[in-house]
Amino acid sequence: MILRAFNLKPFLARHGQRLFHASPRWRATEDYKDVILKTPLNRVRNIGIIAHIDAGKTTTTERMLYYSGVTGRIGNVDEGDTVTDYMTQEKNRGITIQSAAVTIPWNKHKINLIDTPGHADFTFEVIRSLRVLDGAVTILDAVAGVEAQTEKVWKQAKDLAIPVVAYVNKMDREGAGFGRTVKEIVSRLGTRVVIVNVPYFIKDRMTGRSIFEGVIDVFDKKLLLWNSPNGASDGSKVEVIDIAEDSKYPEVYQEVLKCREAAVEQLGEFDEDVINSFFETEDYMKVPSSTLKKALRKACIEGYATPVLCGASFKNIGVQPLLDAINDYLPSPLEVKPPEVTTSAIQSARSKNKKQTVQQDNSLPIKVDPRDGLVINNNHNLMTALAFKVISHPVRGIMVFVRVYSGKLQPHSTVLNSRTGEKVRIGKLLLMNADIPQEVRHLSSGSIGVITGTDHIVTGDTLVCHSVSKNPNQLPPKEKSARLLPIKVPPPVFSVSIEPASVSENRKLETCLNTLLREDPSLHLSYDEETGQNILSGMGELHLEITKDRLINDMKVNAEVGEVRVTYKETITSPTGYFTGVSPDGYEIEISVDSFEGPIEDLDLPEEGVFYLEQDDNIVIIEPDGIPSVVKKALDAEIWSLPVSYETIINGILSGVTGALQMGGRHARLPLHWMIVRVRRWMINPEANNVSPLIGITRTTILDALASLDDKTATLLEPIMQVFVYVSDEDLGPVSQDLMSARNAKITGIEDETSVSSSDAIHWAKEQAEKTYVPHDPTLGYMKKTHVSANKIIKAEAPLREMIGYLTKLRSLTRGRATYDMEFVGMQRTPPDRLRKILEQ
Ligand SMILES: Nc1nc2c(ncn2[C@@H]2O[C@H](COP(=O)(O)OP(=O)(O)OP(=O)(O)O)[C@@H](O)[C@H]2O)c(=O)[nH]1
Repeated sequence: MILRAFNLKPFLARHGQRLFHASPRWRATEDYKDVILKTPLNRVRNIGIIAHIDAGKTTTTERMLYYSGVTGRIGNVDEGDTVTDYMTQEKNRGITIQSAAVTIPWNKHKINLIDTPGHADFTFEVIRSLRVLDGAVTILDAVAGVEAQTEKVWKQAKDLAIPVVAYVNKMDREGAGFGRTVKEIVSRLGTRVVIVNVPYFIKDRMTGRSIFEGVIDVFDKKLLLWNSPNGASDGSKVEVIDIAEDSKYPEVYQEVLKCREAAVEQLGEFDEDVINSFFETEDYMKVPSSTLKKALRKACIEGYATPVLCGASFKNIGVQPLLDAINDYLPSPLEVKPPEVTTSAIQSARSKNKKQTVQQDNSLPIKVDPRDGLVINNNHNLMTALAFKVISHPVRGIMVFVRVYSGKLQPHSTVLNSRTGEKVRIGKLLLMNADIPQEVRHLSSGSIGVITGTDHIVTGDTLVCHSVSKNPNQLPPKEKSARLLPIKVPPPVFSVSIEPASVSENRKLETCLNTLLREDPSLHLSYDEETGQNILSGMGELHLEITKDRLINDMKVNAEVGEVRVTYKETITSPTGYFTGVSPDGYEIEISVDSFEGPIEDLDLPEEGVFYLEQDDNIVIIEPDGIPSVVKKALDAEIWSLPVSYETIINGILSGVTGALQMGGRHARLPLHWMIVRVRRWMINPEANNVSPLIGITRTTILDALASLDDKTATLLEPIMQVFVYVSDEDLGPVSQDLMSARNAKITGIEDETSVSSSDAIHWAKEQAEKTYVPHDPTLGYMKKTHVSANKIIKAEAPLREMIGYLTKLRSLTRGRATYDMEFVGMQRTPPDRLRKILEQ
């Protein structure tokens, strides 16, 4: 039966022992440690909570920690004392900025849960968390329904084939609509749904309003009440009432019947057992709960349908069934697809179209078994772990968060960083509960933990080792180069200048900036030669504001930070001819430079020798015919005979290209973007043991080629945003007018909010939403008549620069009634008249 948590209280009484000291309300014991370490992999859930800002992620996580017995008191976001929002900036602002991991024991399962930020500026935090998770809970605000960021994180989860459970929160709020939100989940997120529980309201005798009191469990046919006279205000006690036809809740019985009918119909199309079971009695109420749960688990994991639950976490209602649903419907690490591991020899410059490297045969993906790390079709035991986050802790030093995908990671062992080829000595291994560490004897496959004691790992690195001998040297070359899919960093769109207040402060500023950059790969640092300033770029105004806050208030750096500005890039509009660079010590290179526009996937690129430089979206083509014969011979031979490796040579050329393109374009010395550098021919000194001269001539030859171009062939690229403005009918005219005239926006559509409004909405979703059964929403009836709802969505594309300060303008145009969201869609070449305007300013 549901709601039987792994109860820590008896253990606490027995041991009275505290494992953790950092949080006064932390109450886990040695038995908790047992749950953490000994739970078998099939009962582990690696889960993220993803949602639009303020949907209630942190509030829900707090209740999960409390009901599972991990904490002794419920923290409150609005009072800044939650477990997961432990950074000063999070406490002060009441928002989540960085993802925090907590481990929750529930019903003999171990839930590793990551609370992610909702604000669009911290999307990278969500992306990197999703990469290491096996499932997710999407929280929705029952009043707001599906919001822009919900669609975004949903898409991110689906792109990674992560199964999702939906939780409609804030059912206690005026205007909450469970049925309406479920319809939106179907129509806007494009998924089938199966309702696991529905809200239960009682009528307030005085006001006649419906008060949210509990949920009706559709599969187990129970009514769960939290605020009943027998209940406790902290929500830890739940009154469970059986629902039968003759019980005193006939309306609840009818609701269960309708929802079960819908569930049997939906799941019956997916799983024969459900249909067979139904035909045995032809009674929807008699299909066993276990049959429905089993089918829904499979349907959820395979992405066929989304289980939907509801609650009001702040009122302590509905959280325990959500924990049950995580165990019941989301996969263990054993049930997800084995991680795909590429083994291309040259990984630092990945090609987007996967045709890439010169060593074609070596770039085939391999698959590892998550149980023992056995490389499928090859008898090697491979430990693979992905570093997805790096932080600098004032006491513990550098902490690298990893997810182990196969084999076992041991403390104080040596592993190989397959990006650099370097051996890395590992210190201690920790499991983290928000900011509270716990040292462990190993991290096994499926675990998420922390490595200490090394600064040779960055976000996205793969660590490999022989899982049995624990010696990376025992791995064959292919496994040594194994890399899990790296984490793509979105491009920064805003920047600020940073200068030390005095020369003596320079060093400290540099060290602290390096720390921040290491922690957050979505921050970029460049140097403006003309002004002599450091330029820090990030994902948004809030992102940079928080970084500044950390630098100045936490790290106590005395620095001057400029105004937030939009980040531009430069590019060229016509190609150069071929240029040759020669060095006196036997190196040579022949290069031309061109640019491209549009998705890389659409380009007609050669089959081999294509490298993608991710940071600025540039491409390098090293023509295979241009490989010098001495290198060709070495490549063909069984044993490599040159003093430097092939990877080092290629990486040398690539770093020369990167250096030149980073030095910037004509107009503002900004990094060059969307460039194609073709290397027709090159030569190395076969006896030399370094490639510095090759890097040097590559850089200078590209600069010579660029210098040969006319000023008119250089232009700026500016960030373009997809904008969604939510307005009422009466504000539609002035808002559209302002977008087009004052903001240079291109309106791409105006839609009814009630219709299928997502850009990728499909006919199927519309039809599916129409036929999906949802319960009646009693709370919508008494919505204030004066409330002007935003019933239209204006979709537009606008330059980011014109959207700065838009909220104030929008509010004044609509008397505060409209809202908007925007997300980065890409960079765009600026037309000549706009280029002039931007340069002048
Ligand atoms: N009425 C009501 N308010 C809620 C409920 N859950 C959360 N809230 C409130 O909603 C606000 C946002 O809650 P959070 O838990 O911080 O939301 P979040 O999704 O973690 O927010 P970010 O991490 O900043 O994106 C807070 O003021 C909560 O008290 C609920 O069930 N009912």
